[in-house]
Amino acid sequence: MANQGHDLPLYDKLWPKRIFQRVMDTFILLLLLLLLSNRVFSSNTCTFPWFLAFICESWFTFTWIVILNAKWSPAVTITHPDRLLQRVQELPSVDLLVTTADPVLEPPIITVNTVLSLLALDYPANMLACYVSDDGCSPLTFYALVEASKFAKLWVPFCKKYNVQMRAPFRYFSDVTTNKNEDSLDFRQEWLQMKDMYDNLSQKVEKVTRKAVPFQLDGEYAVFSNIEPKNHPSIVKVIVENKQGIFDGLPDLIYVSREKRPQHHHDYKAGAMNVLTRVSGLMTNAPFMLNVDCDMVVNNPRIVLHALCILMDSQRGKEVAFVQCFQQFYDGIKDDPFGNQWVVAFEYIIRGMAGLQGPFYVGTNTFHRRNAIYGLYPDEIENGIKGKLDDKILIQQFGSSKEFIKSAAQALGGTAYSANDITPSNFIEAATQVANCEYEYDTFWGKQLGWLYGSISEDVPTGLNIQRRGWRSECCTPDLIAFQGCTPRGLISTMIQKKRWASGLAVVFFGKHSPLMGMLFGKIQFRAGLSYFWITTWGLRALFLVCYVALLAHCMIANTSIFPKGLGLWTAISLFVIYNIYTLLEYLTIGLSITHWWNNQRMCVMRTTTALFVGFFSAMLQLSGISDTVFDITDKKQSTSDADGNNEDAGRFTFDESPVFVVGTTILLVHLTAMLIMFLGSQPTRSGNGSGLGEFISSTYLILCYWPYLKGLFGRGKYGIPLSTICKSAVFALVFVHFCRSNIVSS
Ligand SMILES: O=c1ccn([C@@H]2O[C@H](COP(=O)(O)OP(=O)(O)O[C@H]3O[C@H](CO)[C@@H](O)[C@H](O)[C@H]3O)[C@@H](O)[C@H]2O)c(=O)[nH]1
Ligand SMILES: [Mn+2]
Repeated sequence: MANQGHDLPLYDKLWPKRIFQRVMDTFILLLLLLLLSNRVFSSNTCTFPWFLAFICESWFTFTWIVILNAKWSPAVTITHPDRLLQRVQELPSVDLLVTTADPVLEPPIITVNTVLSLLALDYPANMLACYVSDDGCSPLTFYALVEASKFAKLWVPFCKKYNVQMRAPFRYFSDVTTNKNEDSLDFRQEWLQMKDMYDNLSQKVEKVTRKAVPFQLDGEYAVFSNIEPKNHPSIVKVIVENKQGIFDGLPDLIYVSREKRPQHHHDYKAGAMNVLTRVSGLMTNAPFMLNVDCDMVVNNPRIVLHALCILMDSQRGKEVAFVQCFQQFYDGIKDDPFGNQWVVAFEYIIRGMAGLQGPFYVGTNTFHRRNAIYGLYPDEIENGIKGKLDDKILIQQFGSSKEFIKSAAQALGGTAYSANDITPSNFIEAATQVANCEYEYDTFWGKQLGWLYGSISEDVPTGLNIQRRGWRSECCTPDLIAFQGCTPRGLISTMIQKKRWASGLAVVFFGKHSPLMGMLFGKIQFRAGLSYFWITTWGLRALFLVCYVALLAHCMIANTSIFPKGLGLWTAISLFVIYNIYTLLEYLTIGLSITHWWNNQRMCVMRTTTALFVGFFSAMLQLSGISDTVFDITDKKQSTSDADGNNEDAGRFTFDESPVFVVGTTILLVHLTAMLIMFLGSQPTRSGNGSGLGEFISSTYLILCYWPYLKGLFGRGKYGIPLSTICKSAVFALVFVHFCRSNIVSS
């Protein structure tokens, strides 16, 4: 059903490319090593700047080794859903888990579309159940889902009848070409009717969203009255129930808002996922769970079948804990100005990891094996779970709900395959209990089981924790893109997101769920563990790059050099040129443009030296117990009124007063000053090792990368860097310049 390998015909054709890749990767590595050895054997080794440069460059070399290790054994898994359908008499049930958290940043209509696309999947409806976790505890979201379920009764049959590909209505109806080729009168009529109904639905949802008190909170909605989003009891509501188990009816739809109390840490998305896991375990207990964020609509209606080809493959399926689909986006801005589309990362790094122990878990678009989430080891599927099903042990690990323990035992024992006889509404009381704050006290949830707590990038440690037990994971990339979601559309939201990732990942890197620990004490294989460094060092990387950038400016201001003369300098320059040409080729070979490449290059520099740097520091504060980090939710609004990145200025850079921009502006001002000092010739005179071509090229490159900031210095309104930010940065820059110069005088 699924073949994976490096020996597939598709990949065979690519061998010239792969040889070229290896030669270039190695060549760049050799240049890096040459540069380092040049440092070691140079006469200047004793100075502090040289030493610092040596440390930073050693780090860059290490990062390069990590990247090349991750890229070198790519694998593609090809899936054949038709073979699955032939072989498997009864398909397993699949629980669909969706998280949403904020009705303002994540408008309910977006969640509604994701849910509709899930309800309309090409899969027996009685084998699916969709659970929506609402951390905003918003009656709007609930209302929107109730209305959507009414619309779904016609929408789902319509999609299946005409084999519609895009089953999220807002995407379907925004594509004007859809109804042109199809001339059947029936279709046209139904199409118009559907469009009317959808417009009606979205207007209704829009209308209540705009009102302060949207509607009378009585009847079904009474539970939402007099509550605060962060202080309320658990709410579990079954919106749709496919009681008769009708094959082509609607899947079950369940709304869950877990209990929140101000004194109780709710662990953000990880907490929400654990509640969804338990509630779904009670109600339908499907052996597989699909997890998507509220904006990730299904683009390939057969995706469940594709993923099951891998998970149920008779040869290797039993080793696979989760199947990761790529994260792709709709309405992505042309040429990816903010570096948010990750095409290259998925194509080279994640596909590369697929040939090792498997891709890391990216948090969404993932099919999980329920029992792997429950802490099972892969060999226990074959050999059974000795003694683990004892009630006492289960209660200790999974909490005290008797019903849940029963369902967990079934899931762990592999007997949860048929969900035909299950009625979700019989379990509302039990579900409410397992969604309570106290339920997890003194259990293994979030520590060893389920989604792990402690980092605001919960996905990576959760995946590592699974692979640590010896599981593999695989990518599922059918020709038709699996899911599509939204990615930040402006600089401000981009920086907020990247800051969160960097701080979450730094916490993982230094914590007990780091890849290194997984390699030493778990079953993470060496190369797989090394490739995990690519993602987990995101925060740390900033520290080295900022050091290096500061060092370069220092050299120009103080008229000293970190680049060796002669051969050493040329090594550095060739490294710079070859690296850039090579990465450009990587972009071109997968069909991306030169502008896309350049946008990503400069964004990488800007993001690493600013958002990741700030993220790294907030992680350090968290680790030292000084302050906690917060999960800032990404803005998913697509309208023209949002804070940044609205349609008419898609791709333009906007700024605000965030510390991220203070760091960026400081770096720019320091380098501009350094250039000025160099040009004016007001550097202190030095015999011998003064700053030169190396520093000049690097600084010019940096200023080019920072060009949007330079424009921001003179921009107006939201396109300009706020005056207060400029002032703060100017002070920091002056202090730095003064420090560099006074250092000279005293030395
Ligand atoms: O308290 C919270 C906070 C967030 N979420 C949900 O978590 C998801 C991801 O949040 P988003 O703001 O979209 O973050 P992104 O940075 O876009 O998400 C990426 O990074 C996250 C880790 O930082 C992963 O959890 C996501 O799956 C991954 O897509 C969304 O569905 C949210 O509704 C909650 O349910 N509860
Ligand atoms: Mn997101």
